[in-house]
Amino acid sequence: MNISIVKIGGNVIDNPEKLEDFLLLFARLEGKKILVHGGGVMASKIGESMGIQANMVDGRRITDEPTLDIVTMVYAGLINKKIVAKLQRLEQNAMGFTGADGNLIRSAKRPVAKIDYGFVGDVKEIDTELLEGIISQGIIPVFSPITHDRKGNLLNTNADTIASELATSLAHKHTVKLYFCFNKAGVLIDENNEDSLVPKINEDIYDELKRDNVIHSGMIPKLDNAFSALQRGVSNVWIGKAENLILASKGMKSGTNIERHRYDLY
Ligand SMILES: Nc1ncnc2c1ncn2[C@@H]1O[C@H](COP(=O)(O)OP(=O)(O)O)[C@@H](O)[C@H]1O
Ligand SMILES: CC(=O)N[C@@H](CCC(=O)OP(=O)(O)O)C(=O)O
Repeated sequence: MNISIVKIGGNVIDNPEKLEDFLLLFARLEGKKILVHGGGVMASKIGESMGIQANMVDGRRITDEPTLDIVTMVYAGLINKKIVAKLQRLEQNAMGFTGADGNLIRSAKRPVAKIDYGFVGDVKEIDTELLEGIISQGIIPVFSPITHDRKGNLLNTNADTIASELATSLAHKHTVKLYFCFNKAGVLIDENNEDSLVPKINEDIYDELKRDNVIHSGMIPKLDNAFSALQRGVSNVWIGKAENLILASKGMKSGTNIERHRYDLY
């Protein structure tokens, strides 16, 4: 099968009009597809309204127990079900999942090294067969960034990581393309200037831009996951503006394309 995995970020989800526009494009995407959504902006806002401050380190949320409850409610409940309902209206037979549903994504609590992230999960195992079965039936899985450890605990897992891990697990048998959609044109040299797009990036350029702090916060897990997916068999990885999803799927120029080899750009 040819499978597209599309990740949509929290800034788009937080804007009702942009979300509607994006879902229209996602509905137009041909072939088998999976949607993975974030929602970090909304979780931070709702948390703050309840007196719980967000605490992010390198684009990942430190998740204590009250924060885990909030992100579960916001990601697996509110956002996931709203997206599924909107896709159903577009005649897309979507079905919402956390990693606990059908034991689709098992994770393990991230070990404490320099930082204790709390209830944050690193993906350990994906039930690829079940996922293939769901997709083969014409259903569009919609994943929220909540996984479980099979010991009864839910864990918060970065949505970019979920997209990359799902893509990698399916890439053993299928041709998989991975699209990270967010609210900017792609990787930028100046994040406030949409004209400063980096059209192609390899790991050498990434290391350099990260060292110079041109790439920081949420762009770090996005790129780490992008390179990891390419190295593990995913055929194409793209980072760009949600509204350019169809252009990107047709191979037309837009956004940032991730290059497999360090020497690809030389
Ligand atoms: N070089 C860069 N180019 C574009 N965005 C960057 C860059 N470095 C850091 N960022 C930040 O990364 C953010 C994207 O990460 P994140 O907030 O996790 O995205 P998402 O919308 O997918 O959740 C951007 O909104 C921007 O603030
Ligand atoms: C562990 C961790 O960081 N989880 C993320 C999951 C949501 C997410 O990834 O949302 P965006 O795609 O909108 O950033 C978080 O709680 O922010």
